[in-house]
Parts: sequence; structure tokens; C-alpha cells
Amino acid sequence: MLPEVASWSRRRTSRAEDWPPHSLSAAKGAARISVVLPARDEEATVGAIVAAIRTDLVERIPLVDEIVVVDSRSRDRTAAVAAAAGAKVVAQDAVLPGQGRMSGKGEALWKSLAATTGDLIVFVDADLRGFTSSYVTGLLGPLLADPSVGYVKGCYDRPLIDGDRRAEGGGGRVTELVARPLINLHWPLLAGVVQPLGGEYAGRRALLERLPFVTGYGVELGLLLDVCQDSGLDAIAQVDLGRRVHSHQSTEALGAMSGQIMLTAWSRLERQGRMIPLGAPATALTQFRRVPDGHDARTSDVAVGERPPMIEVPGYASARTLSPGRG
Ligand SMILES: O=c1ccn([C@@H]2O[C@H](COP(=O)(O)OP(=O)(O)O)[C@@H](O)[C@H]2O)c(=O)[nH]1
Ligand SMILES: O=C(O)[C@@H](COP(=O)(O)O)O[C@H]1O[C@H](CO)[C@@H](O)[C@H](O)[C@H]1O
Repeated sequence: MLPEVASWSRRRTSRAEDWPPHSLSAAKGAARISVVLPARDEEATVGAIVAAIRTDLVERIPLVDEIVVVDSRSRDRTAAVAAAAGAKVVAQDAVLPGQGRMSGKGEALWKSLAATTGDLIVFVDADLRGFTSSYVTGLLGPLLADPSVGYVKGCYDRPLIDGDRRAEGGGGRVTELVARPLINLHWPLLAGVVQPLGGEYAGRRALLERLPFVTGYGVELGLLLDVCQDSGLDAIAQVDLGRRVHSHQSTEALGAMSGQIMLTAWSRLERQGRMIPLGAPATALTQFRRVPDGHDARTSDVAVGERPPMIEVPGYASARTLSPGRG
């Protein structure tokens, strides 16, 4: 690890318990805080997450101003369960409809900027098990304590728990096999970020709205690289949130996710003028499944789209109630 990365890690890494809720409430001042959950078919888990945030950080301590679930074309009862738990629910395609329909987690997160009013925005996946509101307070701590921090990533132990299959440290497969090697090869300044793809992170709206959002699963890598490019490594902090258990996708699905991560990395290398002219990479990914007489080849398109900085979108300002407060 580069000396400047080791120094950054010492200075910018804390733990959730370093940020007790009552101290944050005092530090909040006039800043508004939104918590956003992107949710596609998460009826089994979204309610408990929303309820924990509402109970601990809205009702017991007035820290969070709104909990917004972005319903990302769910086919189950995600929206109803989230609303019953106390969240404001917005349909991804109903936000800024004039901007057309794109797909993926990044699209849901980009649209959330136009559906929220917070000066600080916390993103939490909706498929977490064993979620505690300390995830939210941990992520808010550095933002409320230090105006020079613009973006905070959560980090945690990531077991692979799938039915009766359990492997401590086995989670974060795309992180360990794709994202971390790519970051160390091409962006070693970010090699100290423990969970670059983690789905729990927070940022200042004033920063997030001036960055593009990759629409698929490249959103976390795209934002991390773009925040560092825009504001420098020292604008990033990370908080140890303990342990994260979530619903796992299949290896095949993570193969497609990996393709999106690689395409996102490629786009940033090209944008940073670091690509020898190779020509645009193909976006068709062929994977194989065993069938009785051999293997069935299945080709999917892992192309990712990209949304422009929300600040450039006509109608953005009117899409949300402008709120007073510091960014
Ligand atoms: O098109 C999508 C894909 C995912 N998600 C949500 O984004 C989070 C992370 O997605 P997922 O669990 O599929 O990724 P993983 O954690 O398995 O990498 C979850 O809350 C999903 O419901 C979403 O809102 N829209
Ligand atoms: O970190 C990872 O390797 C992937 C897959 O995690 P698992 O191997 O299923 O624990 O999960 C993350 O990656 C996605 C792409 O950035 C994020 O959107 C998810 O929130 C995050 O869980």
C-alpha cells in the first residue's frame, strides 16, 4: 500500500461506535438528512430496515428527515411493505419521466437525487439481514463532523450465507475477484478502501449531484473513482460498520455484474486518457449452463449506461423541494 494511502487510512477510518446518535443529532444543525433504499423485489427485508431507521433515528432521536425507498420495478410487495413500515416510496420510472427509462441499481440511485431533499444522503441496500441503525449513524458521523469529508463508505465483515452454505469472509466475491484487483492495478490511491463496492455509503448532495451515475451495478465503482477524481482521496472517509449479511446472487449473475464493473473501469480509464486506443470493448457476455447433451450458451448484454450529473438535468431543482440547510 502506498505510504499516502496508509496515512489516509489511519486518518480517515473510524468505527460506527465512534459516532453515537445523540452527538450526531447535536451536530446536525440545519442540515437535512435523507436515507435512500434502492429496492427491487425486497419485500422480505425492506420493512425491517425501514422500521429500524424510523424507530431509532426519526422517532427516538430526530436525526433522519426522510426515508425514501426507490421501487426499482419490483414484481413483489416491496412498495407496500416499505410504505407500511413508514418509508416514502417512489417508483424509479415515475421520477423525472422526461428523462426516459434506464435500468439498474445506479438508475434507482440517480433518480433518488430528484426524489429527496436531504443535504446529506445515505444509501442502504434493501436486502440486508441483521441491519442496525448504527450503519446510518456510522456513515453520517464523518460528514457531520468534518466539512472536508464529502463521501463515506461503509466497511464490514462479509460472510457468504446462502441457505445452509456459510463461509466467513466468503462474501464480496466481485469485490475480491474483480474490483479490488482493478483498483490496485489502475487506481492504487484507492487501495485502502476496504469495501469499494459496498452498498452502504453516504455523501453530500452538493457533491453527488455534480457527478455522473453509472446505471447498472457499476454505480459504486463509478462514484468512488469519480469522487476521488473530483475531490481527492482526502474527501473520502470509511467507517467500520461491523458485519454485513445480505441476499446473495448466483455466480452467473455476478458474472454479469463483473462485466458491468469492468466496463465501468474501462470507461474511467478512457476518460482519464489512460487507454491505448483499443476500440470500445464488446458488451456481449456469453455464459454456459450444463444441459443433458452438453452446454447451453447464453449471451447477455452487460453494457452499462450513464446518467449525467443531476445538476445538469432540466427540472431537477423543481423535482425536489429545495430545503434550507448546509450541504
Ligand atoms: O435494478 C436494480 C438492481 C438492484 N437494486 C437494489 O440494489 C441493492 C443491491 O442489489 P443486489 O442485492 O442485487 O446486489 P448484490 O448485493 O447482490 O451485489 C438491493 O437493495 C437491490 O434491491 C435495485 O434497486 N435495482
Ligand atoms: O461486493 C460484491 O462483490 C457484490 C456481491 O457480493 P456477494 O459476493 O454476493 O457477497 O456486492 C456488492 O456489489 C454491488 C456492485 O457494486 C453493489 O451494488 C452491492 O450493493 C454490493 O452488495
